[in-house]
Amino acid sequence: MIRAAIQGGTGYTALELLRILLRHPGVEVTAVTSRSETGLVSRVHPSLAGRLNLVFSNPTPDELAGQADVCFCCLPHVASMEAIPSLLAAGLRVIDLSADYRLTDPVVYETWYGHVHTDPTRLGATVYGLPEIYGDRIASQNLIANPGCYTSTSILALAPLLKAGLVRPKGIIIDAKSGVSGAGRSPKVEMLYSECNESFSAYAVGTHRHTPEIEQVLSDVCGEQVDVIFTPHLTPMDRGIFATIYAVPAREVKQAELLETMRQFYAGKPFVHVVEHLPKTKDVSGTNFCHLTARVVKDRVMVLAVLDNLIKGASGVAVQNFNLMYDFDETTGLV
Ligand SMILES: NC(=O)C1=CN([C@@H]2O[C@H](COP(=O)(O)OP(=O)(O)OC[C@H]3O[C@@H](n4cnc5c(N)ncnc54)[C@H](OP(=O)(O)O)[C@@H]3O)[C@@H](O)[C@H]2O)C=CC1
Ligand SMILES: CC(=O)N[C@@H](CCC(=O)OP(=O)(O)O)C(=O)O
Repeated sequence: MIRAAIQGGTGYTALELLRILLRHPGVEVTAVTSRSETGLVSRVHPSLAGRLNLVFSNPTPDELAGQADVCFCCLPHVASMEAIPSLLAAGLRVIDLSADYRLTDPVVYETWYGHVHTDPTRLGATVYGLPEIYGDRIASQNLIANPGCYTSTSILALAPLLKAGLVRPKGIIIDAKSGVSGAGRSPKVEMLYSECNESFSAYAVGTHRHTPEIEQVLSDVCGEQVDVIFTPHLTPMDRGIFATIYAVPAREVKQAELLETMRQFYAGKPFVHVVEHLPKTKDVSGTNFCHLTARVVKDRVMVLAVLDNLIKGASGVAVQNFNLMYDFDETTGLV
C-alpha cells in the first residue's frame, strides 16, 4: 500500500481526493493536515462518516515524511510554494494541486500572481501534470504540477486542432464558465449564496492568471506562440466547467475532420471522449471525464468542452498522476 497524506485537508479538493482515495485499492490515507481543525476529518467532511477514522494533524515536514510516501498538496497558491521545498527535502513525493509550479518562467509568475516566486529553480523543471499531453514524463517525477480546472478544459479542447494545424494559434477566444466550488471552500463575500445565486457574471476580464498557463502549454503542444483571450464566468451551480471556444481555421475544414482529428489525438486516453452531441456539465459531473465536441460556424471553428472542476479539473487528475507515478493502471480508483 502507498501511504498518502493530504495537506490543506479542510478544502474542497481535499474532500474529493479523500472520496477517490478511499476506494483506491493501492492507497492508505495516513495523514490529513489542517492549521485550523484538530478533530475527526469526518466532522468537517460529514460525507466521510464511517469511512475514515482519521483526525486532522499539523505535522512538520519530517513528521509527515515518516507517515506517508506521497503528499497531495491542496493549499492555495503561494502557501504551496512555501511548503513544498521542505516536503521534497524530507523525502516525500508531491502532487501540487495549486498553480505554483505550473508556469515555467518566474517573471511570468510574478506578473500574473503578483508574488515573487520563492522556489524559481523548480519552475521549468517541473512536469505539468496533464496526462493526456505529458503522460510519458510523469512516472519518474517527485513533484507534479497538477493543472487547473479552466486550463485543463481549454487545453484539452484546443490541443488536437492546434497540433494538427487546423486552427490558427492567434485570435482564439475562450469563453469559460465555472461552478462556485471552483473558488474553493474558504469564505469569500462574492461566493455567498445571495450574491451569486440566480446571477451570472464575468470576472478578471483580460487579467485572469490562467491565460499564460493555457498559452504556455498550447504553445508547447503546437510549436508556435499561442495567443488567447480567456474570459471566466461564475455560474450559479455547485460544480462544472463549460468552455465555448472560437478559433480561426487555418484552411477550409469540415466538422467531421475536426472530430476525427480530436478522436485520433485522444485514442487510448481513457478520460477524454469526443462526442457528436453538444455536451452538458451534468454529463461529466462527479466523474473524471472530459467531453468535447466541435462545430464549424460561419468562418470560425467552435470547440465546446465540459469537465468537473473538482475531479478532472483537480483531484481526479491528481489521482491519474498518482497512478502513473506508482505504476497503477491510469484509471484505478477513477472509474
Ligand atoms: N476548487 C477547484 O475547483 C480547484 C482548485 N484548484 C487549486 O487547488 C488548491 C486547493 O483548492 P481548494 O480545495 O478548492 O481550496 P480550499 O479553499 O477549499 O481549501 C484550501 C485549504 O488550504 C488551507 N489553507 C488556506 N490558506 C492556507 C495558508 N495560507 N497556508 C496553509 N494552508 C492554508 C485551508 O485549510 P486550513 O485552514 O484548515 O489549514 C483550506 O481549507 C488551490 O491551490 C486551488 O487553486 C485547482 C483546480 C480546481
Ligand atoms: C470560480 C473560481 O473562482 N475559480 C477559480 C479557479 C480555480 C482554479 O482552477 O484554481 P487554480 O488557479 O489552482 O487553477 C478562479 O477563477 O480563481
